[in-house]
Order: sequence, then C-alpha cells, then structure tokens
Amino acid sequence: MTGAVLVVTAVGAEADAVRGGARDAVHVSAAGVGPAAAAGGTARLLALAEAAGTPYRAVISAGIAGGFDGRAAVGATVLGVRSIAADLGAESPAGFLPVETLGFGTSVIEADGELLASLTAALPEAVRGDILTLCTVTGSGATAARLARAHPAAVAEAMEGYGVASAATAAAVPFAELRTVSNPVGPRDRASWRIATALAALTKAAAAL
Ligand SMILES: O=C(O)c1cccc(C(=O)CC[C@H]2O[C@@H](n3cnc4c(=O)[nH]cnc43)[C@H](O)[C@@H]2O)c1
Repeated sequence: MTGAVLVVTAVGAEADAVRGGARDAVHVSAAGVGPAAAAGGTARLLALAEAAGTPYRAVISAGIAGGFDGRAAVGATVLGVRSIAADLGAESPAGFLPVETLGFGTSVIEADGELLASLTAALPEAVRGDILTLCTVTGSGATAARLARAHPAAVAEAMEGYGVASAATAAAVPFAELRTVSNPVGPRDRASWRIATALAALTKAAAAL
C-alpha cells in the first residue's frame, strides 16, 4: 500500500501527542469535538488529498477516551473492533431505540480488518473491543451501567469515532479507531481525569502507525 495515513483527533493536545510518536508519513489533524465536526473535517481532508492525486491509504480516529469499568483501565490503549453511534436513535417509554430499529441505516461501522490486524500486531498490549461514540459524555453511574448492558463488547467511549468512520466509509478509505483511556466511564469527576497519562500513552501508541 502507498500513500500517507491520516489521523484525526478532536483537540490540538491529542494531535500533538500523536505527532510526538508518529512517523513522517502520518498526517495528523484536529477536527473538533463530536461526530459532526469529526465527519466534516475528515471528509474535507480526504477530498482535498484525492483531488491533489495523493489519496490517503487509511484514516484513524485517535484520542483519549473513557474506559468501561473492568474492561479498559485508565492508561490503557484501546483498539476499536467497531465504532458505534450509541446515542443515534430515539427514546421510547420502553427505553432507547437504536437507528437500526427505526429503519434509518446503521449505528455500527466495523474497523477495516487488515488495518486492525496490523495495529493489533504492533500494539499487542492494547485492549480490543467496541468503542462507543456519544454526543454527550457519560456522567452518571446509571448511564454507564445502561451503556455497558446494551453494549457488552464496548470497552471505551469517546465522541468522534463514528463520525470519522462515516467519512472514511463514504470515501472507501480503510478506517480504524485508536484511543487511550483518561478516565473511567461513570459519575462525572473531571478533576480526576488522567489526561497527561493518556496523552503519554497516545504518543507511545502512535509509534505503531
Ligand atoms: O484539558 C486538556 O488539557 C485536554 C487535553 C487533551 C484532551 C482533552 C479533552 O477534553 C479531549 C476531549 C475528547 O476526549 C474524549 N473523551 C475522553 N473521555 C471521554 C469520556 O469519558 N466520554 C466521552 N468522550 C471522552 C472525547 O472524544 C472528547 O472529544 C483535554
């Protein structure tokens, strides 16, 4: 495969952490927080590269994340087998209805098999599992428990993976999600987030790209 790899983060500090560990053939861009900013930013970068005759060979959504209790600890590196838009759907008296139930497409995008296999080989200590994409950071034990029940294979949550994956899928570019855990998913306690630890782990993991 030829071409550079595009890494899309939410914020500049995450982009700097990836750049600190990655090789020259890795282009890193901070597209903003949330799936809409991530999808728009990624689509634009992919289209510009395609128009210039230098298409990207892969796109990776990277950054820090919350880890589900007992599945991914603070400081862990996480590889997404699937990126899932966990709040895309409708509420009902019987609970949350995913977009599939409404007949409006899919909330699940699988990582590219070959890309995930090569990242797994380069990062053997990484926890593999589903990574949820949410517009709202989980801030209560009740929501954490509901998400963990609804998504038994989910190891982490963040806010951009599904957006980056949607743009990559539309452009037929292989996609994967790579995260490092800064905090547990659960009752909000922003002061306890271990951001420096997670960014250091992100720099280390970026060497695998
Ligand atoms: O304040 C800082 O120095 C700082 C440095 C780097 C990153 C941040 C962020 O706040 C990044 C926001 C980004 O993090 C993801 N994230 C992290 N934990 C969670 C979570 O528990 N639930 C959902 N998302 C999480 C998310 O992708 C945000 O875009 C601050």
